[in-house]
Amino acid sequence: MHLGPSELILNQDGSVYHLNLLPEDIAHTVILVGDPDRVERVSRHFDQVEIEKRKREFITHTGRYKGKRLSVLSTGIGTDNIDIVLNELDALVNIDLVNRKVHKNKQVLNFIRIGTSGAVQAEIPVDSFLLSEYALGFDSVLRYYRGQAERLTEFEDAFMEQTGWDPEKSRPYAVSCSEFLLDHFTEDRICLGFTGSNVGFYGPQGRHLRLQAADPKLHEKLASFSFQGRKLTNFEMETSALYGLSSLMGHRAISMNAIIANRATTTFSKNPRKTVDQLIKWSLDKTLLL
Ligand SMILES: O=P(O)(O)O[C@H]1O[C@H](CO)[C@@H](O)[C@H]1O
Ligand SMILES: O=c1cc[nH]c(=O)[nH]1
Repeated sequence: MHLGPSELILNQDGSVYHLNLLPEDIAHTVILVGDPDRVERVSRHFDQVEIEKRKREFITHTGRYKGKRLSVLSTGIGTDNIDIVLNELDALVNIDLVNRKVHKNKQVLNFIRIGTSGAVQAEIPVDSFLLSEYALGFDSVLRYYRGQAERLTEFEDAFMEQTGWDPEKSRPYAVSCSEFLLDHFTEDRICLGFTGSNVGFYGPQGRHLRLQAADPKLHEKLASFSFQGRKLTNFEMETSALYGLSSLMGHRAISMNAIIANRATTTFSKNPRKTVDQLIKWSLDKTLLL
């Protein structure tokens, strides 16, 4: 199938529309960070940076870390941005951008999210590292695609029932990380979690400054929900779409969270920057053996 100019949108130099990248600009292991300023905090560890490109909030640095070629790219905040980033990164490796045709043989990318997150269970301390084994997406990005993303539908059904979830909000979907990356990244110091990917930082995570909550029990419902011994452990805003779309496209994804807040104990890290930097260094060393 030929992809027309309004579907596969390219810039004048042939790069993909939002990311401003050409196929040769990215490595097969891509570190995804939310904050554009975090890109340099990752790439400062590289032996050298060979590519630096940007457009809007999407900054990419590609280089070598202890000899291994890596890219680091900022997604900005939210699952809607993940839709853009994953489609365009996938296009770079799986679509012939000149002939506008999908390649027969598909390439597999490794995506490693390094982000911040708030824990919702008291036993997960601030400054710890949490690997999202699963994610519950409150966004609806995945629902716009047909396909076989592995879903934990029993968990979804139990969530709807136990919380009495308002059907006017989207129906949450439960997805999992790449098993291959899970094996590779699991270590004693890493807490495994079921991450809630929310559609906002305030109301959707049960935070309220001046506006009142539509459901004053939302946070309590999310934190106390339990199914077959599994509870939601932490909140952030990208992992569900990252896992769902990676699964549909045949890529591998894992989300590593620096826990900077604990909502149950109402604590916040005294030095979130240090915790994120430690997670960056730990994750970079882990990618070496991929
Ligand atoms: O630190 P990052 O990677 O941006 O991740 C978390 O922080 C942002 C909210 O402050 C959201 O993007 C959330 O997912
Ligand atoms: O509480 C938090 C902290 C970081 N990111 C979030 O989305 N929520």
